[in-house]
Amino acid sequence: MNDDFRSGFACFVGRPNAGKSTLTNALVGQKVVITSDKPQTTRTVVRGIVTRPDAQLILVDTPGLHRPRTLLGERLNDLVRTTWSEVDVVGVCFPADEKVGPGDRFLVSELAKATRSTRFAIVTKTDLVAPERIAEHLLDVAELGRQTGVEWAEIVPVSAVAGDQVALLADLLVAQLPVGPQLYPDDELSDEPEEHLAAELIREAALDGVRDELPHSIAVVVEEMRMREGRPEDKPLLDIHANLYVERSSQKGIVIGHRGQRLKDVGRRARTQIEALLGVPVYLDLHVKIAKDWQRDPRQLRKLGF
Ligand SMILES: Nc1nc2c(ncn2[C@@H]2O[C@H](COP(=O)(O)OP(=O)(O)OP(=O)(O)O)[C@@H](O)[C@H]2O)c(=O)[nH]1
Repeated sequence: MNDDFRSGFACFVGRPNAGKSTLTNALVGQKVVITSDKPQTTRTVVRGIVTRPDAQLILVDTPGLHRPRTLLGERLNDLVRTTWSEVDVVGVCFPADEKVGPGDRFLVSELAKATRSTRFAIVTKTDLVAPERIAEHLLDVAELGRQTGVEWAEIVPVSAVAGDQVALLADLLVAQLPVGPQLYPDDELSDEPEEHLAAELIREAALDGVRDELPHSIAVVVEEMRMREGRPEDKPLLDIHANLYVERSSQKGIVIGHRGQRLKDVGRRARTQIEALLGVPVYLDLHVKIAKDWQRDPRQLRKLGF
């Protein structure tokens, strides 16, 4: 055992669509967190784990902090604050292709109040803008730190998609971790139960191409997941039974689509992703159910895992 080995936790925060999930995946080197071009799709705290010869960095991905309108919104904000106080580094993501705005200011002011951990400013998506714009953005971010009283330990521009500076960011994050033992086995990429990962991949597939309020109304619960019995050893099959919840019957129709075609597509895409992640052929049994106004109902929220 190496005496200088470091281990600890970091989490990325930032406005919806800031690129937090994509960055987590780039650091881990494999897709463990769902990404989507719809805001606020990351609900559960999913960890990615980076294991290197000198360190283990555990990445916690939180939902975005926003002004709560529903019970779900309040719970999510509590979750974010708790996470901030437990990690070694909080990385605030500022997408380079959008100006620093009121949403960022709200978040950084909350961060100034809430935490004693080290803060990084991460300027994401640098591949989308010219170098001059990146430079301006870095200055704006530094200024926001001064105004809110948050001292940035590092300000790092990265592109998760182009792979620029991702390795540097990993080094800087690792440098902030305390000396400590490896917390997870080498081959573990995430400690999220496989049921949750599968549910997230199904939700991601279901979100693709839907609009307006529907993305927030979809929740997925994997009811059962187990290897099918009596299969030959070289032909395993994993059975997954999942329910996709929506809030109203009109939404059910949209999700299922004409003659069930849309749901079929969603199932096929989700199955392919789950097979890639778990490395085993999957039979996915997917049903759509209505949980009326689940976002406002404490009992339903608990049942759906919030
Ligand atoms: N060009 C480019 N696009 C990126 C980069 N990082 C993320 N994106 C895109 O930006 C969108 C949002 O990325 P996510 O990683 O889902 O953002 P997020 O902050 O996790 O979003 P929420 O879960 O909604 O909070 C996706 O369409 C990504 O493909 C990047 O480095 N370059």
